[in-house]
Amino acid sequence: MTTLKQSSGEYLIEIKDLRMYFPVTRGIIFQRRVGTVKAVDGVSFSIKRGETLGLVGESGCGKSTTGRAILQLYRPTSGQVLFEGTDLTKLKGNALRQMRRRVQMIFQDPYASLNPRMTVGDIIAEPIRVHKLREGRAVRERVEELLHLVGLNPAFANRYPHEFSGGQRQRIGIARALAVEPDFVVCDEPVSALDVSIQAQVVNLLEELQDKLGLTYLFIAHDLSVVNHISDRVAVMYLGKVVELAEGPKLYSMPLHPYTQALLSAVPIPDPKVEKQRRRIILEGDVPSPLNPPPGCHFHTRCPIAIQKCKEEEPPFVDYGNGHFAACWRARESITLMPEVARKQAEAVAARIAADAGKVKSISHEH
Ligand SMILES: Nc1ncnc2c1ncn2[C@@H]1O[C@H](COP(=O)(O)OP(=O)(O)OP(=O)(O)O)[C@@H](O)[C@H]1O
Repeated sequence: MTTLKQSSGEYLIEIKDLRMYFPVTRGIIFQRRVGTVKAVDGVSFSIKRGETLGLVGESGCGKSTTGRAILQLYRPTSGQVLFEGTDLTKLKGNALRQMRRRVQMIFQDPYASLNPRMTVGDIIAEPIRVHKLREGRAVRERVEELLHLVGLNPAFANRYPHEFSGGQRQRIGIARALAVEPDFVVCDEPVSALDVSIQAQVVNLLEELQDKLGLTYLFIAHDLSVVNHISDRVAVMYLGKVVELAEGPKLYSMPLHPYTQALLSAVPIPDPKVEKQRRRIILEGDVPSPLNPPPGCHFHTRCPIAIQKCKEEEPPFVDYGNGHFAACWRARESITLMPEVARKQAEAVAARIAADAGKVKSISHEH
């Protein structure tokens, strides 16, 4: 295994030029390959131990596929996924199984991911037994401990998933993911399917668990408002590529990529006065198909400030200072070209985040 070690050790996870292509075939008996969906097309980022990286972008831009390819639920087409310096893409058999215990996923739809015919206790106990982490009575004790950890009554172990609310089911999904004592968790839109009133509780729970257990998260969401609480840094994805990455407050106060500016202009502000004045940057057209992405910068077909170069050459992903990366030919002037309404919105969101940062969060239990 030591031969696979290739990292400096500063990061728990390092993703290098990750690509996940899906073949598109036609025909029933003789399947012809008619194209390739480039769901993830050259993504690179690193996550420090104990850090949360938010990953945002519109539906279909490749966020879930990135998460799955990191966990080796999909075997990437190319690129490296270094976990403590070991390239997961090179692991097979028992070595891969052992590594999989340390990297887990929490899914968007907790109901679809919980077996309706198993009791909650058995659902949580299953991975403990599979990985032989406890035996006999100790399994039951561990299940009760996990239920308590996620704010559920341990007596619920004998009930079935349908007997719980959406928020409680997501807590069960979290308990199952944590049952194997992972270091890294991909949270794939964990609150998108929940009522707004419950979303904050689940996000707070994830934050508290991170502090208690020293977890590292990749937190996937489709808008910036969900990730702003939980993320240390945020990566913005568009059509299979990361187009901007920075510390949360920096990304919100000084978005360099016009796509981030547009996403930011859509973040709701819980202040009726500001909200009334809010104007969104409306992006023309839909996200182009990853089957046939535009040449040059993938975003140029919808970009309000695109120039000829953007149509011809792909912009490199460059550090514009202190780890604020962007892939945009006009990144240096984009902030001055940013529409006035979007600038005001960015300022309002940044102020809101600064105010939120001072608040003490508390976990509420759902007994
Ligand atoms: N197994 C697959 N086979 C073929 N294409 C796929 C497969 N999985 C995903 N895709 C395609 O890859 C692209 C990225 O999908 P992905 O689910 O990763 O996006 P996403 O950003 O997570 O979107 P959402 O928020 O809707 O889940 C989409 O065009 C999708 O249709």
